[in-house]
Amino acid sequence: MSEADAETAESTPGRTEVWIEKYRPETLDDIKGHEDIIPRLSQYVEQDDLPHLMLGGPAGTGKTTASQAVAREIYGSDWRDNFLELNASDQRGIDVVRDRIKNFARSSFGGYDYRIIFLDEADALTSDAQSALRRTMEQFSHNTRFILSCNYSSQIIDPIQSRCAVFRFTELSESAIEAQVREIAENEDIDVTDDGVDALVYAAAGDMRKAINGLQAAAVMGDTVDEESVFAITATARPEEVEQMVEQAIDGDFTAARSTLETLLMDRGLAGGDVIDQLHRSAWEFDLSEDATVRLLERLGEVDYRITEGANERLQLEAMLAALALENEA
Ligand SMILES: Nc1ncnc2c1ncn2[C@@H]1O[C@H](COP(=O)(O)OP(=O)(O)OP(=O)(O)O)[C@@H](O)[C@H]1O
Repeated sequence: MSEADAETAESTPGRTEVWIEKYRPETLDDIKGHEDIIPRLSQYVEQDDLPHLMLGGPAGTGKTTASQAVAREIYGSDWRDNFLELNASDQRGIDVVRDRIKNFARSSFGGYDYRIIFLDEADALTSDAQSALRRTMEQFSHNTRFILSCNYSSQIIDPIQSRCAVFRFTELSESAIEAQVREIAENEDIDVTDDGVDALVYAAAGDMRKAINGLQAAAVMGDTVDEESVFAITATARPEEVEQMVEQAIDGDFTAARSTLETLLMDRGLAGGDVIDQLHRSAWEFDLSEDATVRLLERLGEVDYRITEGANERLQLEAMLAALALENEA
């Protein structure tokens, strides 16, 4: 369980079970979305011919889930004995990871030709550590299959990539997230309004873990999950509020835009990076001329870069709004 998942478990009084675990699909067929990937994974299982895999893509899209489902389908109820889950960024270092891989690959096999090692966050390894991992993969490839999971596949060295079948998980579609949210709500007997579902899908931005955690957290707040409770719990602003802030700036009313920004940061609890993300996602949906949208995106790019480099978030966002307001006067 990740830290974020554990947090949700703790902050969910009376409901000890974490829904992302309770509703983690057990079979490949139950995984939502990824229609281009799932049949190919199923084929490996059917043909009993699993190569090393590299699963790249954003958080909460099903990389771990798909890997566990492959193991369940290959080993049935023995899957836990034949599937080792490790985190590559284990703070104790790559040597500990390698020792665990070696012990697992050397211990006795319950009648299977190979076991699976799932290595999460493989992109957190330095290239030297990846070279060491590559040698370990070669050493045990006769009886071990590796599944490497990473957010950025470009961070994985070529000699590892070339030994793996590479799959790129994308952000999940709105319909995939909606389907899972509705399924869980029905199972848990939770009343979710249509605008509540839309808000969960919006706040999740393609991340199923976020959607499910949002649903569980909002469900604790009351009998009905609606737009209001979702936006309150997920530190997400309503798209209209973000749009309003940009429009106020573009209309030259810097004071109003600044005050809307203040509301987003203080009342809604958004971080500067969240505001940038939301602006970026919605930029083309605002009622702005193409020229104004292009200028907004240009400024967003700059601010995003500066914030990533450690600049003061609020100052950068205010400067962006000021620049948009000044353009109106020019
Ligand atoms: N495609 C999906 N269909 C149904 N549920 C999903 C899907 N993807 C994720 N989930 C849900 O979200 C939870 C987290 O997903 P998972 O651990 O597979 O993400 P991940 O891609 O491995 O993320 P990370 O990169 O953070 O490790 C799962 O327990 C499951 O409940």
